[in-house]
Amino acid sequence: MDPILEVVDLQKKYGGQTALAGIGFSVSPGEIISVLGPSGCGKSTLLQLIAGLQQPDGGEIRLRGETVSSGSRFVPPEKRRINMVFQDYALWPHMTVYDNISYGLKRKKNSAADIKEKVSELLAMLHLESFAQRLPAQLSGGQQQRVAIARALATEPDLLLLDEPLSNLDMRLRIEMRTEMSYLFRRLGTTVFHVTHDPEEAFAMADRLVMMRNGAIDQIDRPHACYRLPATPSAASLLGAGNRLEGESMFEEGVPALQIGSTIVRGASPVVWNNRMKQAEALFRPDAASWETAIGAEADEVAAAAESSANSPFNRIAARVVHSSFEGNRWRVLAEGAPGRRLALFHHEPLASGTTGHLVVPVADTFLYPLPG
Ligand SMILES: Nc1ncnc2c1ncn2[C@@H]1O[C@H](COP(=O)(O)OP(=O)(O)OP(=O)(O)O)[C@@H](O)[C@H]1O
Repeated sequence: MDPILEVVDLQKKYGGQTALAGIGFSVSPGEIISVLGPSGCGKSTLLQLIAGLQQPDGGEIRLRGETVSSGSRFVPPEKRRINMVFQDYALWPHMTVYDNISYGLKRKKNSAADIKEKVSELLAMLHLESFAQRLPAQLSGGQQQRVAIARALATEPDLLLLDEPLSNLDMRLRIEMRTEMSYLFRRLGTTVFHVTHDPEEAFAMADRLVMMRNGAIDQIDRPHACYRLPATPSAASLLGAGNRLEGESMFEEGVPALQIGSTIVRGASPVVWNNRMKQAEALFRPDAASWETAIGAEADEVAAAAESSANSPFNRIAARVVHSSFEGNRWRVLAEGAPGRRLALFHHEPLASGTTGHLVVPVADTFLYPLPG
């Protein structure tokens, strides 16, 4: 199927600062793409270039095969058949919900009967029937957000752009809305380009993730694939791998590993491991780690033997508990691996400060990356 959107070597600078450093990808009809990246990585700039709210310094944007932005051509936003839902919804405050949703259809000179049918359908779909005659100020944040989506869908755009659409909602509503949106867009077959800094929102919505950093793309893949093996340390920490250890790069029985003192940490790496690498880092999620308390010298010997076993599917990292804090259904435990090296894990009960033991982390959930130099 021909792509709806093609972005080719797109570049944008603000003064001397690079916001986009030559990025490219394409989006198929009906696909939901979520762009995920830390603040300042260029997400909003990318969205604005696609919408036509800004012009690129280099590269090209094509919609349905037609060039809409390039060095020699620029199609204005209103001619791109794209709609956008902004962070603050940008509803017209003096218009009712009904008028907000029908506005684009009226401008397109649809018949009154067609408009009524279409708006009624959208009101029903987004559970807004009883609010049709209200003004935006008389609605909750979640209701306003649904009106913004209904308005954006009314004119059946080729591409819907969503800029952090849930960031103004409370957590419960965010979880509810991301599931509803994911369902709605798939049911309608809407092609969506969605920007967020919230990994869970991206996971819930996306067919494919675009992981960005410093104006460049680190990884484009299905959410599950990015989660299983993030392509870069930045992608890994963005996807929750907040525990980090540094050591010397090595192989352990042919498996990529790093050595930290007497501890060997094996893992999976998206990079082809080789003997020329010197230093490396290991990242893993707190959720991937479980805890084993050391009980006496005998247990320590067994543990040490297990630790050195190259065939075990687990890494065992000696640590001492620093603090446990309650999180509702579990406890977050802070432990110290080596002096000054804090590691987090979750446990079903609190662990007393000073308890010694091991973090047990599956090798498959330990991500290894070489350090430069
Ligand atoms: N109008 C502007 N003038 C100068 N620099 C800008 C302008 N807009 C963005 N930038 C810079 O370009 C880079 C990318 O900004 P952008 O807003 O695209 O990032 P973002 O990923 O959307 O960030 P956030 O998640 O915080 O919204 C940042 O370093 C930012 O400071």
